[in-house]
Amino acid sequence: MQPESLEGKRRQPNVLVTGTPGTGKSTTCEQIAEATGLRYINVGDLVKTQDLHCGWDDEFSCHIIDEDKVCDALEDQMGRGGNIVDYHGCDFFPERWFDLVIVLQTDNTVLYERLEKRQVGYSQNKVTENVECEIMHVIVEEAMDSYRQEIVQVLPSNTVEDLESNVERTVQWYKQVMCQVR
Ligand SMILES: Nc1ncnc2c1ncn2[C@@H]1O[C@H](COP(=O)(O)OP(=O)(O)O)[C@@H](O)[C@H]1O
Repeated sequence: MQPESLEGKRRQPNVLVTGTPGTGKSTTCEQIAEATGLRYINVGDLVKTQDLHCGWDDEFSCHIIDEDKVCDALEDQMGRGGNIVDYHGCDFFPERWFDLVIVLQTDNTVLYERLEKRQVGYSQNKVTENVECEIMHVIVEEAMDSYRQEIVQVLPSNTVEDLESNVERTVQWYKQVMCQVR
């Protein structure tokens, strides 16, 4: 991961962590945020708490995200930099927002077990849908189509060792970027 200069007037980078639900985005983001001081933004939570949705999807038991509202709500904060954003999709954010895009990937069987353990709102449909999404590399392709390849990192997230390594390499990247900005 070679840091590049930051876009616009940002004094700190913005990082996007994406991937199928259950791949470890929030766990990874929380640890990176703690080590770097980046502000953690969980877009799913934001959609709920700030009503950035256009209704409820009965089939998948989730809010239907209003992408324009989410982008409007985050624009100023993202312009200032210093954020780590967590969402299971990535094609509707402005490309200019991010300096690094991490896509977490988890083996099907591991992901299946993780999702089955989820208590709230995880029907069999939803588990199967998400595992299929992972098998088809939906989010990896979305990220590759939406951002410059140089800033996209596809990282395995199967084990605690993977988690530690993903956090460590991102913290190192952040430190390098901050050295260049100063
Ligand atoms: N690399 C990893 N190795 C082992 N367990 C993990 C890893 N990443 C996440 N987990 C565990 O998997 C579950 C789902 O992780 P979570 O961070 O909530 O995923 P997401 O935010 O992508 O939905 C949690 O119980 C978490 O502790």
